[in-house]
Amino acid sequence: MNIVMTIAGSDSSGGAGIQADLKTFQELGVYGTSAITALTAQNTLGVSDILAASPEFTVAQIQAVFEDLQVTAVKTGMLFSAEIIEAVTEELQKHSVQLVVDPVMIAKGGASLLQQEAIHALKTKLLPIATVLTPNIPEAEEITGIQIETVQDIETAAKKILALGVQCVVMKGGHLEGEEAVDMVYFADGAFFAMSSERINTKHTHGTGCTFSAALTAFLGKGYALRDAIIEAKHFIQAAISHPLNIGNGHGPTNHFAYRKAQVKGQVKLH
Ligand SMILES: Nc1ncnc2c1ncn2[C@@H]1O[C@H](COP(=O)(O)OP(=O)(O)O)[C@@H](O)[C@H]1O
Ligand SMILES: Cc1ncc(COP(=O)(O)O)c(N)n1
Repeated sequence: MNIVMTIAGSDSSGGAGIQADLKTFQELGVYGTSAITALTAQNTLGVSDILAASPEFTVAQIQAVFEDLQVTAVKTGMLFSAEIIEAVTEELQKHSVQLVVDPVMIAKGGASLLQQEAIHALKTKLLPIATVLTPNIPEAEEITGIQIETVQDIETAAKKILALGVQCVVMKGGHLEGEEAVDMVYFADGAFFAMSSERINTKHTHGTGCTFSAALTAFLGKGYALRDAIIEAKHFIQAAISHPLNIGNGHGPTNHFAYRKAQVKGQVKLH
């Protein structure tokens, strides 16, 4: 059995965070474990409260799992504070795992899920040990200090992120405009490719980033090569966004069931 882990915040409405990750793992046939960094009181309209776990308790959860189970791939989502980032990094350094870092900063409703002063710890501690970073455009801007408006800006920002020590960066284009949702993928060795899919006109995008990075982690856990895992994760999120569940009054969740039923072949073009 392939065992993976998510280190992230709980979303009480089930569309993002730990819940989205575990649903994605389940759908992709890997065994999901978790370490919860924070509880959020949240629904499709926004976040109303946050209760963070202590760094010690976050690490205790990771240790309990690793002492007993052979985890091969890990993702991080909402990490909330510099203290949690530092503690998680120190613990993960002891293990040989593939690490997907989704630098969750702001929920779709505008709530801050990462304290401003934690960005430095993310850049200097966690990124150097990550296999792949999956920022959306505002997150890439925050990490690099570059205002992203053009494809050239995306490339400049990606190179600045690679210089922090991560092996690969997926610059997610969900926040850009245009008929296609384009993600650009840069590797430390200079390799590059872009993936595009039809942009779905929907407000139900709660948890898209969590779901994409969880799918990527699941495929890595199943032994896919990094490039193939990224492409298959894009198929997973495209299916999940294309078949909305239409629940909630705000930004509803994506559909984690869709990938196994939908025709995903040909939905993602590579460039
Ligand atoms: N409306 C959409 N139609 C199709 N794909 C989308 C859409 N919105 C986001 N995506 C895809 O979902 C994934 C997550 O992207 P994004 O929404 O930018 O992340 P985040 O949730 O972190 O803000 C990316 O692969 C992106 O291309
Ligand atoms: C606990 C938690 N983690 C992450 C997100 C971000 O969600 P998205 O994937 O839409 O950026 C969220 N809203 N809540």
